[in-house]
Amino acid sequence: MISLDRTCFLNNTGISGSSSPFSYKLKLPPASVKVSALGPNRDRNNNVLIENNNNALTEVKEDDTSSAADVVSNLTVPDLDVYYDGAAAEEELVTPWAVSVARICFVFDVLDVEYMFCIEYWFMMFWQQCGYSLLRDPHHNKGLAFTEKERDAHYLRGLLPPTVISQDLQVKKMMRSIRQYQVPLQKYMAMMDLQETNERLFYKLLIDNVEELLPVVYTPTVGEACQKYGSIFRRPQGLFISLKEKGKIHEVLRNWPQKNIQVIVVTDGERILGLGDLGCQGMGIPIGKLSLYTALGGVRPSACLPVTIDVGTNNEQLLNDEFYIGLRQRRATGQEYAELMQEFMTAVKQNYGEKVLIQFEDFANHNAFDLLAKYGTTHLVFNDDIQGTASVVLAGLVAALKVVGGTLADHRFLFLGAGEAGTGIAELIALEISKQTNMPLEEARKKIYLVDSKGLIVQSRVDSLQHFKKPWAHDHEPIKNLVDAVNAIKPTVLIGTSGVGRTFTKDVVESMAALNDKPIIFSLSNPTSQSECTAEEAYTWSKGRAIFASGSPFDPVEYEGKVFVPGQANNAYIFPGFGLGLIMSGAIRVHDDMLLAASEALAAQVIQENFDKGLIYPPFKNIRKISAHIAANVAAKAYELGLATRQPQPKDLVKYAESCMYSPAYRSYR
Ligand SMILES: O=C([O-])CC(=O)C(=O)O
Ligand SMILES: [Mg+2]
Repeated sequence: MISLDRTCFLNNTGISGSSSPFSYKLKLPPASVKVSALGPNRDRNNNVLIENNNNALTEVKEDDTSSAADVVSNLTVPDLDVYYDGAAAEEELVTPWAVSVARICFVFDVLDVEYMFCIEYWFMMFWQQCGYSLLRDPHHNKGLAFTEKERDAHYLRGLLPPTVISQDLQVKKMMRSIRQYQVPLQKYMAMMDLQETNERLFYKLLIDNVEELLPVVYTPTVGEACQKYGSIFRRPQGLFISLKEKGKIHEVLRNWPQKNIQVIVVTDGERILGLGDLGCQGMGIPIGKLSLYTALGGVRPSACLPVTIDVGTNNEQLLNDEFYIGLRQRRATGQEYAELMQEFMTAVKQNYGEKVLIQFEDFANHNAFDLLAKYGTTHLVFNDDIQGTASVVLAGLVAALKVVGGTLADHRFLFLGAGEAGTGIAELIALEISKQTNMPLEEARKKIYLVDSKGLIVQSRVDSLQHFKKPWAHDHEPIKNLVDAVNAIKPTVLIGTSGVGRTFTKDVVESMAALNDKPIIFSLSNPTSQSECTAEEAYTWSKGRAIFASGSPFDPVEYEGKVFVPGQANNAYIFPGFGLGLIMSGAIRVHDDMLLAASEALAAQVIQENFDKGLIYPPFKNIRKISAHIAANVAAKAYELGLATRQPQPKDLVKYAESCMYSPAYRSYR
């Protein structure tokens, strides 16, 4: 008899257990055989490039049959990008081909005797893109930068005009064309078109001009893009998972062309920046965040997956908009919502293994905290709005202490806004104070007050408070408005995370300035329209004394002959390096101490020259170096906590982080 205990695997490589007439048991290939790329994994000097790859080849032990899903990801035909994105990789790209080996053992039961034989499969994958389709493949297209030799070898003759130009000249030309657009949304659309036609040029542009283009592909313009997504929609980007896909999410993930995913940014669109419920049109956010993962953190684009979960929207305007791209129904909640999320989280782990990072982005408060708590113990999850924002703000405060003096414990903090960002930041500050002083966490929390839409959060309100606000209900008389709270609490630091613009009024800023020689004021809500005050207001109303930072960028301000450069306290400083640190160490869980490690690394990058300009963050133009330091600190913490699986630990983690980073330079094709 042929036994039928089939373990279906190798789907990713094109061999499917279900189509085989035989059943087979999976026996893993010995470590020495593993799946290995025989051709492209060496550079010109015959150095093995696999060393630069952090995740693709996971050691598998012989006879380890524990997880079919892990096995599948281990046996995936290696993605060539993996080998060539490391800094050590030579420009020369061999023709895209790879050979993989796997061993499959067939088991037969014949008259109760079990026979087993093994076959070593060698698969050869040829996917030579050529001619017209090569020009239309954004991952390989180089436009006019294809060389004469490449035009001959890849059937491009006649499909391009005769001139051959360098990537640098392409960058110059694209920048000139983008600068000609007056309307930010047009710049955004031009950048998205570029991403969809020539990915490497897109990233080269973004990396080389990060300070100019960040406000285009990210806040504030991405906010407007999400609001108008239906009207500007040209080509789908990212993966849309709606209630219609319930029960099929596993297959939907398989429709995505890339198999070797390392980071997913997922939103359900309910709280897009400070703009509220934008439903399915929130897709702009995961796309923007993942562009930054690549440009700022060096995670290769093919390892990034943007996802929007569409359970409907409560935004009437969108529901009545004929161009709306999402499900035309009110939001599913409760069990229906939880089941879809559960199916998604399970399918992600099945498809991509234990080490895929899932970043929750712009979920509404009522889901964000619960999802983080629920999946924090089973998945590698990170909530950017709670944890990323907390880490970047703590870094800014630590740096600001060098200007204002004292320790964190010497300061008093007042927040306007008690949602994800507000309570997330407050908790991380309290944790750091408690670590620095050995003070119990509850004591440390008493230095921090929060105001929400109903006024100061105090003990008398505790029964009616949402669970994430309860730790902040201190003994204090109720206070209704912010300016009275400032005068009663006398904070040294005022932080806005309310999502409501212009709430730091002249009275509020003047009160902060009357109480403090150097008031620290952060207006964190995004995009610019929702910022609690502008940079100009903060500097003018405080008579040039405020130490100011904002979530969305503001231009430098001149006040009484002095130029002040406002810092951008945006989680974009943190998540790309943080994610890289998790990936390169093979971390399996996120721990709060890693957030502190990221803050510490970021604060250490602020130098005197920055302080002299009023900055408490380093400029974004050095972001890749900054991300490498953050990644190294996070990875070191992962090793220290025993949460890292990539062994042995690299000796120099900063160098290792740099060597892992994607380079947007073109490769040459043979
Ligand atoms: O996206 C940004 O600019 C920062 C952020 O996470 C938010 O405001 O939700
Ligand atoms: Mg966000």
